[in-house]
Amino acid sequence: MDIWKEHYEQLIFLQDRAIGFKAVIAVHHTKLGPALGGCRMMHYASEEEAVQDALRLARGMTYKSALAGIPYGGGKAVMLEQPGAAVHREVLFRTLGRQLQKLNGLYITGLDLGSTVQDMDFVRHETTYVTDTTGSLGAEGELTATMTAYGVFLGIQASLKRAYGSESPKNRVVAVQGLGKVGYKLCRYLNEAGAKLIVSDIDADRVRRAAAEFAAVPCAPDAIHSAPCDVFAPCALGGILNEHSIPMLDCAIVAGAANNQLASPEDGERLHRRGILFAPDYAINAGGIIVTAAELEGADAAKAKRDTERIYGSLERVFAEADSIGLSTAAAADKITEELLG
Ligand SMILES: NC(=O)c1ccc[n+]([C@@H]2O[C@H](COP(=O)([O-])OP(=O)(O)OC[C@H]3O[C@@H](n4cnc5c(N)ncnc54)[C@H](O)[C@@H]3O)[C@@H](O)[C@H]2O)c1
Repeated sequence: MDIWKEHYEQLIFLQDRAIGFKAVIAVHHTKLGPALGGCRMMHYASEEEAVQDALRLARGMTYKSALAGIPYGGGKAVMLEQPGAAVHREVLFRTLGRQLQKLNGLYITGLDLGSTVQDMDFVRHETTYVTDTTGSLGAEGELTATMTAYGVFLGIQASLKRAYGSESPKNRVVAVQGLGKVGYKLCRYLNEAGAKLIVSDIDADRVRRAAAEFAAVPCAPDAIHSAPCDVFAPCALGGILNEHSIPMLDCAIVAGAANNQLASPEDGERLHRRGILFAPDYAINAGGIIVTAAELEGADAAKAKRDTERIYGSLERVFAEADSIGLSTAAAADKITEELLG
């Protein structure tokens, strides 16, 4: 990714050798508000890979917040796990917190892959520029994941309306890839609405549970993307839509929670050429960031739910734009968002 071409505002390298702390903060855009995005902690094969991850994720956050209509920009922190290092997480996350305090609100962190509510509590000892701490709106009762699933459910309804003329999931076949925090809750919404489910996860227990609870049909992880269905809902990995998987899809719609579903921008066009309706990931999975925004403004769960309901209209707008410009829905979402960003 070319940081100059993409107009990133800041790329910040943080290091404290004495304690084995190494992190990167990418601030993509703050014209609409402070940069919002969680802190990912994982092992990276190289520092370059960590930087690229932070850059890509920060940009994604800008687009997600802008299209969702919340007054925040995009940023992301990435903490590099040091294999074998015996550093206490409190030391690392409090160090991050002190750095965030110095940024004075330019970037607000929260949960992401590999970080926990307890880690955010450590950050909170040093700064207020953090969400998802114990007792916060997003952390209580998994509201973030619940609203993400609810938004995806509404987005599936908007997609069904567009593809079939009726938004009802009743008797529609939905293939859900990934039964984690979001995917499992999505199954629950779909099951209650009368959809027929095909489910897959690399965790066999989760598949067994979903099969029992929702009368879902289990599917092998390497076959879920080619299962015959109305809707394929990726709720596990990024990059699932690519030059190899797209020719194998046997669905009318792709609509799911996973971030960065398209392996490359060309894959949006590939789906379009195949006549498959794609609900762009950052439009449909914005429920979580909407909860974070509600938390920051001191609003409650009811407000977060009402705001999440805007996802339906957001997708209708993307589909209408795609029609009017004759491009893919992925390109249409980018066009709308870039206009909002100015
Ligand atoms: N949690 C949120 O609020 C949120 C918000 C926006 C986007 N997302 C995105 O949605 C996706 C799911 O998030 P989550 O919070 O449910 O994560 P999670 O880690 O709770 O669940 C992911 C699930 O996918 C399964 N999985 C991994 N590889 C798989 C494979 N090859 N085939 C089938 N299943 C596989 C895992 O076993 C796990 O059950 C991620 O891409 C995440 O970035 C999550």
